[in-house]
Amino acid sequence: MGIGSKILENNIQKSISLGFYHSHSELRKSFYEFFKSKNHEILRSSSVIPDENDGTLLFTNAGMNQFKPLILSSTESRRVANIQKCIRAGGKHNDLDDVGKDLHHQTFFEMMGNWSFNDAFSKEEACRYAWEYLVEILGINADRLYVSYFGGIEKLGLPEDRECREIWKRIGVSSNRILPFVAENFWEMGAAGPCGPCTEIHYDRIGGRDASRLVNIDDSVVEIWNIVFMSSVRDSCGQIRHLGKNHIDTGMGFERLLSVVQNKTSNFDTDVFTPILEKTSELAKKQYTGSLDSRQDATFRLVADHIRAATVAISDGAVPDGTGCGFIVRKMMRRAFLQGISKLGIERYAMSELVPVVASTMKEVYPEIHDTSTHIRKIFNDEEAQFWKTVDKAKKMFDSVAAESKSPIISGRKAFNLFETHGLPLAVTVELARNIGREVDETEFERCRLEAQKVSQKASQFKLPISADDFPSHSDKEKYSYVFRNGKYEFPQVKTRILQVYKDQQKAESLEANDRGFLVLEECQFYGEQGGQTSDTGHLLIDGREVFEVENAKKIAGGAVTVLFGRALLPIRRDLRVEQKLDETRREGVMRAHSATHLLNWALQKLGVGSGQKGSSVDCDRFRFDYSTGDEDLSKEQRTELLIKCEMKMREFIQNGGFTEIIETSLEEAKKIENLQSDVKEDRIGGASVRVVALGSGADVPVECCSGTHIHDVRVIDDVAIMSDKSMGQRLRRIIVLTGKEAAACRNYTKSIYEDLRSTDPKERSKTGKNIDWKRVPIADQARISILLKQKK
Ligand SMILES: Nc1ncnc2c1ncn2[C@@H]1O[C@H](COP(=O)(O)OP(=O)(O)OP(=O)(O)O)[C@@H](O)[C@H]1O
Ligand SMILES: [Zn+2]
Repeated sequence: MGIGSKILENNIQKSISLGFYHSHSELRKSFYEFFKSKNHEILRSSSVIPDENDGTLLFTNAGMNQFKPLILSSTESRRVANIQKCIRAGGKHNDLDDVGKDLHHQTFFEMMGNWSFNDAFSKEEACRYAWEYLVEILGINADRLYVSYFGGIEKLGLPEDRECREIWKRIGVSSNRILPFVAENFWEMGAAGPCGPCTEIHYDRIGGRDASRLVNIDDSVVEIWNIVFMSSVRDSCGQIRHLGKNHIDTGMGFERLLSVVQNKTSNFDTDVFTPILEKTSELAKKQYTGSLDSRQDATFRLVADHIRAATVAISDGAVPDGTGCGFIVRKMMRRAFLQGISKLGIERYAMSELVPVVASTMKEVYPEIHDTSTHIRKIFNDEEAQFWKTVDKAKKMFDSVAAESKSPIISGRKAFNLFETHGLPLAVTVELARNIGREVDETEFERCRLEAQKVSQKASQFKLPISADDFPSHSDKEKYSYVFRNGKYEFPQVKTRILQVYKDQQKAESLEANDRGFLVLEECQFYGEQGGQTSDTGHLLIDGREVFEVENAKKIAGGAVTVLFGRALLPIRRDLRVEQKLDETRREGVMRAHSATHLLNWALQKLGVGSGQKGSSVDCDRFRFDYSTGDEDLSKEQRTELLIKCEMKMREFIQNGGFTEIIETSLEEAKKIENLQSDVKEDRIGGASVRVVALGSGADVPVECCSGTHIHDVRVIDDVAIMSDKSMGQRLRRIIVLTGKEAAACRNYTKSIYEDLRSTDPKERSKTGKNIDWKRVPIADQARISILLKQKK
């Protein structure tokens, strides 16, 4: 043990007996002293804004970032330690949305780390240092610590890290606290690049129990230190091979460790946060109570975190604006302004008072924040002024919209218009509405947003010079890979390669963050618009981080190639390996609606309505069905009667349940299927083969050729509601149907109308009638409610 740590040890022995309290600056010091005593060079934190030439990151997000060149090119053996400022809010990084909700994630945090470059120390030494620092130097109770190690992935030829397990045993950790994990314990810098197994140290915040089953599961056991053994590299084809040298990269959350040594159960209860939260409480004239369950406390945490992160980012040179990291800084600031005012009652322009408080909590380590805090406050006030200017201008528009109708619900379309034409965020509209005792139809808002998105996509036409021969290895078969397990659908996040990138309708090597463009993947999991079914949306991920937002998927080159259209969130390029994450809620809603479309087609035929399907458009839990009326000449009442019967028939079919069967067969065989309803030609899946989909149980069921994605059991559709049936001219009619959640929502709305009517004097009913939003009432109920409204007694 070196001299530094000896001194510290003595101090700590003394301090423990004196009930000593480790302030954040003492903790920093102890870390540096300890690693100095282990012959590490101590380096300063680099900026949270990465070098301009590192186009892969919006913010520094790990201690490792500044050492990338050392790993990739240097052969010099070095031991290094530092405490690095990190922000994990880049692109659409998950931590931005976690903040506030739990007690151990921030957007800005500091990462304590030490490194071995080119075999400067061994795996065993790395583990021993970590253990010694936590247990011997800081005096953390070893009975509260658990370690995890890499359990191996046979399929990829990656063996279990037994060496690591044995090291922990030799250190004295008992076997039942050394736990194997797979996904959590294999670290990769990116889709390609250095990688390797890791070992993590977890701390049980409660203690006095066996918490081994809670590791990586329950938030009461937090990961504090991650030690990565970087000895391999993954190439762009996904192959893993040995680097030829060993590096070790370790990272520990400073605020998490601080909460442990200060014996707090939350990062937000440590002395880097309490002054900020106290000041926020003062501004809000409300108390922060540190509770995990209180929404108000979650808002307190969010505000404190976002103001702190924005302050640090601005001091490192970020400017709130419309692109890159400036966009994220603006987003964090505006979110804090809005939530601070609407949920905590903080006054306008008071928020910048938090800046000097944040600066004071970091004055010793980052004096530059303190020195520039006046300038940072000014940026805060300017940004806030600009924000309220937009909001206030839009508020006038809101007032006139609100005056147009007396309905307690403000239409989502109107709210969307306010957003689109006046930049009024939905959250503000909701807040303004609440102030006058009204609500906003947020579901409709979302629908309008998606519609608008589609229109803008249409404008950017798919005119790509692509032929099927360009991509012999491309396939979209993965769109069918999903299973129903434990009561829900699971979509594997299929890993694949980017075959080609297009920008401005032309081949390109890469996309920068915020660029719009097209991609072709090797094994595409996204459903490209086909057979009336809308396309999937979602994200592409690298290393768990969202790098590309898929707004639309389209089949081109005669259906042979699926292209993804969207926006890069982080820089991406050809040949990278990405994981695919569908918007699963949307996909499930589309699957329910698609299966229900087949069901409607079948039911109409059974009841003799119309003479066949003419087209359909299937969306999330809603679809449009066009059919030809032939020569029939039904009265409105007769038609309504039939449609009510049709809905009943569908609902009964759904309640009976039954598994979906799908076969792929030849065109010739498919033509022989007797009760086939659709035109065989329509939904070919390449070559001569077709997909035949049969729903439900029994002999009399819907059978169609279809390349769409379907639910595994009709019961999952849950409910269907026929909303309208209109003439489209030229012997064509259009039916709109809702399924699943959308159907449930309109049933609830309808129920409330019945309740209203029942409790209203018949003479007064016409008033209620005026407020009914008929578009949200199913056809069957429209008829009944009209009768109720006409009743005089
Ligand atoms: N958002 C965050 N806020 C505070 N500390 C963090 C955050 N993200 C990571 N850390 C800390 O940094 C350490 C190393 O980072 P690493 O990338 O291994 O974390 P992680 O696996 O993303 O953590 P978690 O799964 O808890 O989000 C973690 O062990 C943790 O102590
Ligand atoms: Zn179909």
